[in-house]
Amino acid sequence: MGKAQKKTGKGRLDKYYKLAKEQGYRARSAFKLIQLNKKYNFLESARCCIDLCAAPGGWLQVASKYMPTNSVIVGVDLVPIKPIPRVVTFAADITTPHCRNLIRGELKDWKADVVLHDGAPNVGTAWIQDAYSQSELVLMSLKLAVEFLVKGGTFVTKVFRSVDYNNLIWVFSQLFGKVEATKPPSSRNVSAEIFVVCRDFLSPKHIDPKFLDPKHVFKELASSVDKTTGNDVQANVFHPEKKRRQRDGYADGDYTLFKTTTATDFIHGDDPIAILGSFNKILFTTEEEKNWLFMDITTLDVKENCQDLKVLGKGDFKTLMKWRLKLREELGLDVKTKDTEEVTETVEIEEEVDEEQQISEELERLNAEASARAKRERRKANEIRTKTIQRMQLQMTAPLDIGLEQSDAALGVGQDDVFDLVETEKGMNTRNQVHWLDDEALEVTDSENDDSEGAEEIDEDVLSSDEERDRRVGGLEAELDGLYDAYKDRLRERDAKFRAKEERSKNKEREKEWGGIQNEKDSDEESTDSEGGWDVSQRNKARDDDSSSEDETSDEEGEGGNIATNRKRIRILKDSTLPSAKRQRLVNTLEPLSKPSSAATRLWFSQDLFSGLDGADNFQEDEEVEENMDEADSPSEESDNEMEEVSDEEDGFEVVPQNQDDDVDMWDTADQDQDAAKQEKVRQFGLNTAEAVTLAQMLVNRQKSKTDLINDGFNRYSLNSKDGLPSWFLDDESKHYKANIPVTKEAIAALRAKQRALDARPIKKVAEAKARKKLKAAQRLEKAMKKAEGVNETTDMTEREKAKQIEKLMQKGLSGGKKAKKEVKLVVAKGAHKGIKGRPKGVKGRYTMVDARMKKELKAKKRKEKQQKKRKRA
Ligand SMILES: C[S@@+](CC[C@H](N)C(=O)[O-])C[C@H]1O[C@@H](n2cnc3c(N)ncnc32)[C@H](O)[C@@H]1O
Repeated sequence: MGKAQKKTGKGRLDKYYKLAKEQGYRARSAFKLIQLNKKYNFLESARCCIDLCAAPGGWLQVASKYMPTNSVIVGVDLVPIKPIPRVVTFAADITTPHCRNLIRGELKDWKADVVLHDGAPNVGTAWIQDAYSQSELVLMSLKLAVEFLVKGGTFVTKVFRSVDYNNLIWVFSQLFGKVEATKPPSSRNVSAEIFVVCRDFLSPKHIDPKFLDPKHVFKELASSVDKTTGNDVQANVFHPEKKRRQRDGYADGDYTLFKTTTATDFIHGDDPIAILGSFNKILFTTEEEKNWLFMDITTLDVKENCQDLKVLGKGDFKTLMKWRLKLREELGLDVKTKDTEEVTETVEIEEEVDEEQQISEELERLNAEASARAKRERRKANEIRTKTIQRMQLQMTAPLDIGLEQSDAALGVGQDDVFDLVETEKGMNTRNQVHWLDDEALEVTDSENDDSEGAEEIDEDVLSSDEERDRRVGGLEAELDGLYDAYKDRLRERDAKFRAKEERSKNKEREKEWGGIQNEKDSDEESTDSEGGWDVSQRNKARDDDSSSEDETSDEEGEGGNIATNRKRIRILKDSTLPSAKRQRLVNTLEPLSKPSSAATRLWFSQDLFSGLDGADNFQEDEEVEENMDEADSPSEESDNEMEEVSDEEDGFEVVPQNQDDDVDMWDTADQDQDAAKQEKVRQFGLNTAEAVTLAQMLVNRQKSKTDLINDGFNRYSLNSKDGLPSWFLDDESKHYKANIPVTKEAIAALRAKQRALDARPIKKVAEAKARKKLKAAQRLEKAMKKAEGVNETTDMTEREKAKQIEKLMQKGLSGGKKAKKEVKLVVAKGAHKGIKGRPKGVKGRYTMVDARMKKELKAKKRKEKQQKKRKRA
């Protein structure tokens, strides 16, 4: 129990150490007895107590505190104990008859109610008495206990979990009615000590001397422990599954859980694996070991691994073993691995290497197998998913079927034929019944239909590799789109912000889309095209009615509902009886109509109310066509020719060359509406982006002109075609693919100032409450003034009385009848104030005693209440 060790040891100055110091106990171990007594209550009723191995006297202090006054307390230890009131102490070895005689002399014919023993052999110091091990010391203390204990008395002893533990417990249970082992909270977890409380001493007339003879008590187990084999298995870190629980307890004299070893032992030792398994840390203490730390082979990993062996995995142990091997080679302890075959002396090392190699080879093999299996499964799953999606596109599978194993035994027969994509595509194409979801795939089919050569080509059994690739790419894109939609659905479910954002963008779309009934007719048509099911059947019905246009319409349908929108416009023009030259000029004017309509718009125009408006629509369309024709008459001959050129080639309509003069046509009324709405917003809330403020400031300071702004509007981001691009791509682009407008410091400062002003404004509720308070105060004041006037007018009061009365009334009116709160002084219950009863010194007036704990608890309570409220609100 060296003093230096106690103060410098890691973690020794814990809360019990501090508490012991604070409460005046000589040792932190005092709390162990306090906690044991709290559990078993043996001190309060005891009149006589013997404490064996009592220095420095912590337990004696506790005994003196908890035992009744006038009780006898005797303490013995090898070292003298400083005097403690009401306690008699001796310096003696408890294993000697001298000690026994001293106690006998002190107690006379009294018997002890409690015998305590907290002894531990003074390991590591130069005590002659080290000969006895802990277990033997316990047995010696038991010997004294049985001699001095009264019947029914209590014996409390410290024991260490060791091979002798069970034997000791057995002996205790022979002599006591109740034997319980417990570890009080103040006993450190890293310590293997445990306390055994033996109650209800049986006080047998004759005690077999063998019970108290170490040779007999500890005899049996000594031979039964085969330490080498047991440790080998336990410590083999490379076969952790073979680990056994260590039921034999701790080795004698080794009562700590945290064990360290030196790097030299690890490098030079014969059994490095056992070292890795049984120690916590490898230390580099000597000069030589420190030099190893600077070697190249001692990587950061190796150093880290040496710090805590208990947290390492197989790989880390392997790293350490490899490092050991290399270091041994460097030190000349081993011959390089390649030479091992020739050197007979290094058989042992060779085996080690073999074992490591085997482990690494095995690991590699397993890894390779696992990754190959995972790859196979991934590929298989991808194929199945692609197939299913394609089947869905062919309307052969319901969405619910996705994920169902198509190689189901029940479907096995003939399944390949039924779901053969190539065959199906061929068949479908010839019948013009395919409703592709994918635009690209559609174009492939289109060209095949239009081209007679293509028709011959598809008679071939196998599609060419290009087509196959296209089809695959199409399938994958559809799959990607599907996954993206699913991801958006999930996001929608989870994230309220996302829903709000989406709703906003939908509203914007609706605003944009709304371009009058004529537009809607087109979009209506478009939606019909893009949908199957009910919409298609409705169209078919309409088609049946109008037999004259049947062929043309079916042609259109055959070419797919999802054909690019501008191409549909062309078809609409084709249907009309306009001369081709003039027809082409409509392309510009019809451009805005290519916007897809929203589900809400479609739903609105699917109402019965609009069902009879076909004619009106046509009429309106015709009217617009005529208007456009008139407009189109005016442009120059050159542009006419250009248009004609374009009209010859259907696909050419996708890109419409535009003259600068055409800019006027680009203005859309919907855009104008939007601009007006934006301007209204700006008027209401001001500019709220740094870019907008920067531009505004530049315009005001004449650093930019209107023309500059217009010119800036034409950039790589402005005129982008979005046709045929998947929605996930467009969504992503809308976030990042935009012009980077510079912002100035001034603009940001202005916005911040605006935000600060907004923040400084009280919220509505607070403002209302403040106003209410003000109003009530004014009302009170008015009332008080009226009363004061009344007082002033009374005649049966002197002027002095009146003044006093009025002053009272006015004060009441101002304060609202509330008495001013008296100030309460808070006195912290610590230091001199701790445990004080009555008024603390130097405190006048009202006061409250508070202690840091109460403050903490109150704070915690408030915090909890707040959290609960929040949760409820959520
Ligand atoms: C952990 S300390 C006891 C602390 C004590 N319970 C307290 O609260 O202050 C263990 C003590 O056992 C004592 N000891 C060890 N072997 C002894 C022996 N053979 N006879 C008497 N005391 C012994 C040591 O001198 C040491 O002071």
